[in-house]
Amino acid sequence: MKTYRVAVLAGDGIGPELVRATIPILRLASHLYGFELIFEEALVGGTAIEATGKALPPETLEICKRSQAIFFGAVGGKQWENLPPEKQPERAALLPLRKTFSLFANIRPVYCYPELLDASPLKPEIASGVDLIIVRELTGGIYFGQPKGKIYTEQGERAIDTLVYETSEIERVSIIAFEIALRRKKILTLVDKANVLESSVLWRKTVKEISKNYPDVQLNFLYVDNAAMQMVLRPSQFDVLLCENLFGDILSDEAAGIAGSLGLLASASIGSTKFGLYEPAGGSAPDIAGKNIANPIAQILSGALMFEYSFHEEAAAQAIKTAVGDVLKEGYRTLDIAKGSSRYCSTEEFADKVAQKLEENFKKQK
Ligand SMILES: NC(=O)c1ccc[n+]([C@@H]2O[C@H](COP(=O)([O-])OP(=O)(O)OC[C@H]3O[C@@H](n4cnc5c(N)ncnc54)[C@H](O)[C@@H]3O)[C@@H](O)[C@H]2O)c1
Ligand SMILES: CC(C)[C@H](C(=O)O)[C@@H](O)C(=O)O
Ligand SMILES: [Mg+2]
Repeated sequence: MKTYRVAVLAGDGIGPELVRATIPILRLASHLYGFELIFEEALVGGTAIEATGKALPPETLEICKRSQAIFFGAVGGKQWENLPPEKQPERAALLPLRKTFSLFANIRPVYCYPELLDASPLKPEIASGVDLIIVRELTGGIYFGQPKGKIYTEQGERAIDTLVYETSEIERVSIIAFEIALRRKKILTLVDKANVLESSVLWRKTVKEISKNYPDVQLNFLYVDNAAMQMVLRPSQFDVLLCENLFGDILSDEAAGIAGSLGLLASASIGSTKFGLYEPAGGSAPDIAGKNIANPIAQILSGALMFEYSFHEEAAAQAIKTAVGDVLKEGYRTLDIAKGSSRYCSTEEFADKVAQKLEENFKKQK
């Protein structure tokens, strides 16, 4: 039987409760669709700092290296905000993981479920039909550019971040975005700030060059400020949005808000091999952690993305997506997306419903 090893890094805040609720669904899907998953848990983030003094302990990195994918919860929280920046969970664990494994493309699908139109802050006719993918460059730009840091000058402290992109970094993520667009509505929008930023001028030039290999994909350009506005004005116009690192970070949270909750936004971080890191786009949500109320959909759908991108188990991935949609159709909702007539569910209850539906749908198919 095909076997895949998965490093499970649950992390902080809502990470552990979401991962705990999701693993049985992934296990069940693997049984139903005929493959085996070997999960190996490892410490990461603030939890790892407490236990070992390091946000990304060497043992964790070892476990990741002998796996085919990382299934990640979230890291960070108030307890660790006063540590030196380079020791904090986000900068000492998550960013190094992305960089170490060269996971340069972050794929964030945003879909407004028809059943959830009442959860969107937008009018139903505006949110309806939103089905887009943000492809975010993940290992370059202002997150990683050098020089970076703090120096003391006669005027006081000076903080420096550098926005830098090499042509090759733009090319490789653009190819992934064009390939995704080819399988969809074939509209690719590059989001940039080419009226101000030199790096954006290079993005435009490079993406135009790459587009010559994809004559069937319509290429559009949009300045990021306009893109942020278009996202609330007419979000259904978008198919694939290609963004540099920071723009993609910001626009994806905005897009999740349109769908109704950050708890809906899954993500796949991939590179040029099958290895990937799969995590909700949202964070550790300290405001709701430990209450069994967080929405597990982003975590569950991140599992489906792992099946799709790292294992090429498309049928299992699709079955999970369908099961989530079916549970929503039956009216079940976690608190973040619940409205008057919803059947309110805890994190665990919602995940259990997805597992039941997965099994039920599988039996019906046979
Ligand atoms: N990938 C990651 O590990 C990651 C991503 C983003 C933020 N963070 C970290 O998380 C911490 C908190 O950051 P923040 O509050 O700005 O962002 P956040 O994404 O944790 O939360 C923002 C808002 O969205 C809500 N939310 C997020 N996920 C949800 C879910 N599954 N169900 C229901 N509601 C959900 C939260 O309750 C909160 O109101 C910080 O330390 C931040 O650095 C980590
Ligand atoms: C936690 C943080 C470093 C991270 C990012 O900015 O990439 C998060 O916001 C995300 O969107 O994955
Ligand atoms: Mg973010």
